Amino acid sequence: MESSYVGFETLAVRVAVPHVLHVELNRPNRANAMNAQYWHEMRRLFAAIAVDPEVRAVVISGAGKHFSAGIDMQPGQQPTGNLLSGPGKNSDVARHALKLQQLVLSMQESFTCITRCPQPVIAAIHGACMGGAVDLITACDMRFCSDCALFSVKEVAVGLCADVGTLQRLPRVVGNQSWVRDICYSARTFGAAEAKEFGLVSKVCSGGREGILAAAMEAAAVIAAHSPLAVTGTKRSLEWSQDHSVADGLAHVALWNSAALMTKDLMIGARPPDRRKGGAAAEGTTKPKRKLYSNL
Ligand SMILES: CC/C=C\C=C\CC(=O)SCCNC(=O)CCNC(=O)[C@H](O)C(C)(C)COP(=O)(O)OP(=O)(O)OC[C@H]1O[C@@H](n2cnc3c(N)ncnc32)[C@H](O)[C@@H]1OP(=O)(O)O
Repeated sequence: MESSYVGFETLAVRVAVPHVLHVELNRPNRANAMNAQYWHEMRRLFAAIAVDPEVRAVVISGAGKHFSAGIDMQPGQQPTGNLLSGPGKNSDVARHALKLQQLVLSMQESFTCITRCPQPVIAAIHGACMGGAVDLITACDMRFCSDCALFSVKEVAVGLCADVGTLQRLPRVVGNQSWVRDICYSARTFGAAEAKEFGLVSKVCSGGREGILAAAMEAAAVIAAHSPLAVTGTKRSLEWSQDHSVADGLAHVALWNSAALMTKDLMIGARPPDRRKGGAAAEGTTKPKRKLYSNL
């Protein structure tokens, strides 16, 4: 295990199956609410993941009863400090607003680092997933939830306009402005069935926390068995194409593949497993060995 993955207080990080990193939101006594330390640790963790060639997929889940209750609402738990009380006598509105803007931008980065990291990230959601937790999952590549999951874009109910990703990413994820506006303006709580119906999650599983984690790990292991170069190229192309025209997206992927088509990953991918050197099924078994791609 990389030394970059130790020393976190709000996150537990472990290698779950080969090449799959399990990131657990780890404040179960506070329903995994996001405190000042959390925002900082997410950025630090994903900076390390982004440059770790061993990691090919990431699963994010919550310890304990809930995925996450969103922002920590207890006094003194946010990086805002006393900024919310406005400029004191030694500052002015513009300078003070600039500090707050910089702070919000840095908190946004704590989720944008997920969309930017080269490896796919799967959210495995059980129990409550509220406010900031919805910002988090909409930054992930895939979302699976347990049939006991409860969601709420809760910000307006606590006097806030959501500002760390939900309003920008959720409409793209689900492609239904009417439903997005319904859940964002009302802040109502909805369950797994509705989340699946509108495309917020792509899979609903029984079995609570363990059930959803197993499903996410299985999906992550499938991803990790593929060429990491092909997978990261696919993520890049999907991300780029979201913000650009079809023509720009096609030009972008043509440029990517002008290099990527020359890798030996294509040869490995095209060969049936049992005809590859070292790829035959072990004696007495029928299961072929995994195709062995180099790390990034
Ligand atoms: C720049 C701004 C960036 C981001 C902004 C994001 C905005 C938001 O995130 S808005 C959403 C805020 N969250 C909430 O309103 C959720 C509040 N919590 C609940 O509704 C419930 O606690 C629950 C999540 C549904 C769980 O209910 P239950 O299973 O009954 O457990 P509890 O006993 O209520 O909670 C256990 C324990 O956790 C504490 N806790 C829960 N949520 C938070 C929270 N958001 N912040 C801090 N602490 C929280 C709760 O107080 C309990 O603690 P005890 O010490 O055991 O009382």
